[in-house]
Amino acid sequence: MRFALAPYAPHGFFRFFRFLTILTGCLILFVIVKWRNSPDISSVPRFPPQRIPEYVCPCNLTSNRPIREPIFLPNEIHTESRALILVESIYSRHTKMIAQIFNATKYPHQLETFSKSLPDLITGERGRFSVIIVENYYKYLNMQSWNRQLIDNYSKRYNVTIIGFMTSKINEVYQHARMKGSNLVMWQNQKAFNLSFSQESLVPYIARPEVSIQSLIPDYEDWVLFEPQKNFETVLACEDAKERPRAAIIRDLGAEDGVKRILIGHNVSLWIVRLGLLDSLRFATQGRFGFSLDRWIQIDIDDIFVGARGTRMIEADVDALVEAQDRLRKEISNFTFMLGFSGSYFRNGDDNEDRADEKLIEMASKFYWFCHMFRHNHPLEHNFTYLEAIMYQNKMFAETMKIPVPFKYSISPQHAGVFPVYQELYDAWRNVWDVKVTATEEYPHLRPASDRRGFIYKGIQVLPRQTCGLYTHTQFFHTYPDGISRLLNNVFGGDLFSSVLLNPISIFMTHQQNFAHDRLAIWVFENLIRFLKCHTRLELRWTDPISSADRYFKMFPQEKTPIWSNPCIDARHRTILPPAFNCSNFTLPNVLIVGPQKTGTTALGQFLSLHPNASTNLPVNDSFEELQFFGGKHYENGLEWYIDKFSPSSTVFEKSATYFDNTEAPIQVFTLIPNAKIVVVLYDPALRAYSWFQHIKAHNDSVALSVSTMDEVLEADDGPLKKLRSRCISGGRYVYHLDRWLEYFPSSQMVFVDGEMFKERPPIVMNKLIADLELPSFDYHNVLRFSPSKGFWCSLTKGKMNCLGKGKGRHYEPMSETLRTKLNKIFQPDNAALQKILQKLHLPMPKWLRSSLYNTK
Ligand SMILES: Nc1ncnc2c1ncn2[C@@H]1O[C@H](COP(=O)(O)OS(=O)(=O)O)[C@@H](OP(=O)(O)O)[C@H]1O
Repeated sequence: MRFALAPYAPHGFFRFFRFLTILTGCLILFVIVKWRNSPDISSVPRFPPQRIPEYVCPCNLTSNRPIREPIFLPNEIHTESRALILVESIYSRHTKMIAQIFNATKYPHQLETFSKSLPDLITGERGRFSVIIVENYYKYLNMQSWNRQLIDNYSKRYNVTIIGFMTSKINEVYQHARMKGSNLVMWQNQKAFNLSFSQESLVPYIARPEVSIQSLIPDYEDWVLFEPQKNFETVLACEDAKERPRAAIIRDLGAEDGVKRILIGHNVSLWIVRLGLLDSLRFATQGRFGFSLDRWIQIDIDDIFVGARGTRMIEADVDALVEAQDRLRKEISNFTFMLGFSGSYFRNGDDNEDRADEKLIEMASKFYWFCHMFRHNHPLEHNFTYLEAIMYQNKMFAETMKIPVPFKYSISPQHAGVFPVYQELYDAWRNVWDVKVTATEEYPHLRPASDRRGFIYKGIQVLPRQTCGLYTHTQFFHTYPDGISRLLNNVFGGDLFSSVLLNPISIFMTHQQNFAHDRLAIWVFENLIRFLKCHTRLELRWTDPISSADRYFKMFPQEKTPIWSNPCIDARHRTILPPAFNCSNFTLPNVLIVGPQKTGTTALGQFLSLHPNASTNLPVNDSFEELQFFGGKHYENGLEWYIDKFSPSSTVFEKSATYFDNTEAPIQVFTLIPNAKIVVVLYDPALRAYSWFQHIKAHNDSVALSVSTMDEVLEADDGPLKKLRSRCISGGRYVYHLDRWLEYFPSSQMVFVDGEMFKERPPIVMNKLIADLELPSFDYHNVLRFSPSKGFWCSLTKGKMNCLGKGKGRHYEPMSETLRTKLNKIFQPDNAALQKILQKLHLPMPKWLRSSLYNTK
């Protein structure tokens, strides 16, 4: 009776034949072909699954005491949400580990090496950093006194906590010492026993205070331990080898010198330190760095029918899978495995394995299923029509087998076509399954895993996938690649533990082989959860991928737009490139004239293209002849749209004056062309604002036309005029925008052009520019001439003057003295900051900058 209800008959040709009569014509053919082709093989012998011990929490967790919550007062925050990370070297292992934590959590940060000059800590009245991390606290203790004072005063004024790491120095002769300028006593090269987060401390949030860990594995003698003190709060308590009470993480309440600190006596290689750091960051930033305790976990079994005979699940494995799901539901609310299927491989194993496939179909409604291609095809090998056909084939399989596919979610075999994007895959997904969500490990790159991000392309939300340490062919504990201890480390505090800790949403990929033989996946996830539940207060949850994607992009809206990189420089991406993309024949610019607008960029671009070794893009009809790719509407057209516009030359440049003040442009440019030279024209911002005002008037902007002078715009304090005021001014706040470019590009790649000098004597400026761009010399005196009728310099080709159109070099009333004074005043702070930057970079100061600063004083 049981089988009478099933959509197939598992044994016996008669039953099978009876069942076939109710299948669609297409499926009849498919099943018959399959049945006839499968050789009459007996089953591959199996051994019972090998077991390894489960994790036992060293504490009974039934108490679940409520935690002491600090009260955060958001109105007391006068700093930006950004961490300053001061490191000894950007290349050190410890720096990389800290950076990985910040990258994975996406907490905004700025990494700086200890040097004579600190980065600016303040803009205007606002602090630029909400927490300061000192990677090597000894460096802070011994830093030059004026820098130390700068940091300490900043910390006191803005209530910013310093989090410092102290590690043991191997060759140090002393074992214990009093900390410089404090009563705190620290002990080096210690072993830490009976570690537990303090119940009294306000810092632990994710960390579960009632658990005491006898000793950590590996148990090195490299802790710095602190003697508990008055005015200091123990965050992570422990004992030393002589059973004396010590603190491994301690909070300095600031009673000694007014500076609040959290000192950590080990580097972040230990999971307990990572846990302590996360909670310290949350505490120090008044909750701004930190997610809730919720962690959403999705486990996909990517290819439920795909696998060679002998490696696949048998019936007992299917039972074990269902039982594991029931157990996991007790720990992860609503948990359900997600099964990805390619119908073509159904019943493709030995007899036992075929029965397991049948059982999975019988139990189909216990799981959620998601679609692949019918034959696990790599999308890049097929065009849209074929992709559509094989997706339909799989859809028919699902319908016939009554497989529940409730969510508009799909995964591409080997992630091919998801990133780098293959548009035909996205189109076929939408047409056949109306797919709304997928996931990949490849964006922006497979490694480091901590940098994985999501994006939205053609309306499909792509979530990052996390690594769980199981490979497609991992079936046995004893053959785990590089040994079982690697797997144990991964689960008990290693990468897998960190993935859940650092990512609010984790989507893990497994394969059916991981649930066969030793059923490693079941052990891995159950023990991960035991460990997480033991040491953290995280609430584990499951939700469907559509809700996860909505949640993800609400949390990280900045990731919605994909950031294109050059796929040809990533070895993995090269192997999964859309067929039209030819790595041996494409051109990207190596120079970008980024603006600002109305500073002479069009003339600069035109003059640069006179150089025989320089070429620029093909013209585009819209967007004022500029490509306006980065940060603009064309960006979503993808990389192919952009590279199509260039042809090879030793210097290929593009000029779009909209890039300079666009918030997205710097990271997008850097990701695609990190070695490009960035040309910025520095023109008097007062004149620039005036020119821009004339420009939009000439384009019949109704708000600009509603006033008789620009002075009225500057006086506006609400409504559309106020908006216009800020549009006039914002482009001229050079340092504000430059800061973003300098975050990505070293100053050696930035080329500054004096806009005033360019307007007056372009041949001299051009000769210098081509030298800066390392182009062969080319005397611009021979190709540029001043046109008295135009009132500007023009190019001279074959004896013919070629001036820019009437939109560049307009004729309008010169700026009044009162307007000039007002604008100078507005730009004074920005101009002063620009002067500082130019001095710091040892660059000459433009005449206009000197006089604007002088006149306003
Ligand atoms: N040789 C030459 N020919 C024409 N115009 C010149 C030249 N050199 C500098 N300028 C100044 O360039 C101003 C226009 O700047 P942009 O080209 O950057 O404008 S845009 O942002 O691309 O629209 C333009 O601004 P307006 O004078 O307000 O029209 C000019 O002052």
